[in-house]
Amino acid sequence: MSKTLAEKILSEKTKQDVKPGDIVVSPVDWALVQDTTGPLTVREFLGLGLPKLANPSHTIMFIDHAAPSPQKQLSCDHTFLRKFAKDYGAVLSDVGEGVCHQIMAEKYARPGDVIVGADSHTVTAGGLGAFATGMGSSDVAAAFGLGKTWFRVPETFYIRLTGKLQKYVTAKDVILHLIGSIGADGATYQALEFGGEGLRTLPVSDRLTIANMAVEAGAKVGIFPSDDATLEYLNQQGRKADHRFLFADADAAYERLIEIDLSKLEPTVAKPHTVDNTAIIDEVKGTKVDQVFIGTCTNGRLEDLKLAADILRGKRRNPATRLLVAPASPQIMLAGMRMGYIQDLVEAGALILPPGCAGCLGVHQGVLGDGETCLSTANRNFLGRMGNPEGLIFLSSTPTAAASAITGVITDPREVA
Ligand SMILES: CC(C)[C@H](C(=O)O)[C@@H](O)C(=O)O
Ligand code: SF4
Repeated sequence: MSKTLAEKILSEKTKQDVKPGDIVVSPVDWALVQDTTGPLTVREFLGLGLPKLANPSHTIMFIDHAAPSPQKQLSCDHTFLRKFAKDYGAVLSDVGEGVCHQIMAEKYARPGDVIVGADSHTVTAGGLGAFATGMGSSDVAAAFGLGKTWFRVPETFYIRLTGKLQKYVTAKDVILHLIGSIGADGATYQALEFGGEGLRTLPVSDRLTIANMAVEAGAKVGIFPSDDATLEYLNQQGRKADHRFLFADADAAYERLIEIDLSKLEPTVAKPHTVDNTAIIDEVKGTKVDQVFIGTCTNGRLEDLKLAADILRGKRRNPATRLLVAPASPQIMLAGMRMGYIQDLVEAGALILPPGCAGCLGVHQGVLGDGETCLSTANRNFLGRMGNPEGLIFLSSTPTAAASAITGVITDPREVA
């Protein structure tokens, strides 16, 4: 039977001819936790009474959400995770070593892998052609011990991409446009699969951004084919041997299909307090911004540092607007330094934060004051997301964020660049 990418991966892993709706048990190639969900996962695993991890070298503990720790309880959570990793031989990615989903892309995820993580944005690895999904701590604990988990095979919602993005319109605008079109529940439990001739214009960094936010439309996974762009990325990461080409069958059956002409998209923004509350830039430009935050597993990559540096080079941020920049990994930070992007940003008045989640989920490093507005390149803007329910969060692309840091109001990047 012709298969979509999700069906192809699960059929291969389970050695069955799966179809949507089937309940299958699949081996897990990678299982990960981060520091806010890891302690519960570890306690659940220990409660299973299993003597060891099923696959220690493929079990990864990330300390990235509160990194470095801002307070005692979180520090004790970190010591608890470090001890478990040491005792059970799991891989530890510690403070300053980067955001979990970025490190999964740089070091571990391969096309065709099945990846589960106690973090909803585990879906990001779908940008490399993996079936990657977030799960609760208990399910991940079971995967820790058994090396497998169950899935209901999802129906596939196919997004055919055509055309080419205009300058300063980015992958973030694509996914915000899609979520705004179908709603935060528009792809609930489905596999969002991306294809079409427009795919050729999207490097892996763009695909990671789009896959990262598939969960913001309720999707179980967000999957891209594995093609020459994937090979190029894995080659850059020194992982050419991890590559394999992976495409859906041409006549695969989809539950739903929509087409997006990339050339027609405008810079898009999500307004408070939901990700699907989107608007094109003309509807919100001029909104005062107290803080701009560039970073996260959504838009904290080298391409983001370049986009921001190209717009801010030789300019200064508005004195009334704080500019926070958090590279998503040390590799990105070092490359940004070598390319001069970090210097450009610091000279423009940016505060560079350590590789990690930074202020994304309101634990530290940029909590908003009452009545303040933040323009963020992250993936969520829920009420209180950045630590203060009296703060407002708009989501945008990196070019929109960088342009807005200069003017102090939400700004169309095409007007300042
Ligand atoms: C804290 C964690 C449970 C959460 C997630 O799973 O997505 C966080 O990473 C987020 O981005 O909201
Ligand atoms: S950067 Fe933000 S969205 Fe990504 S894993 Fe960290 S908290 Fe979650």
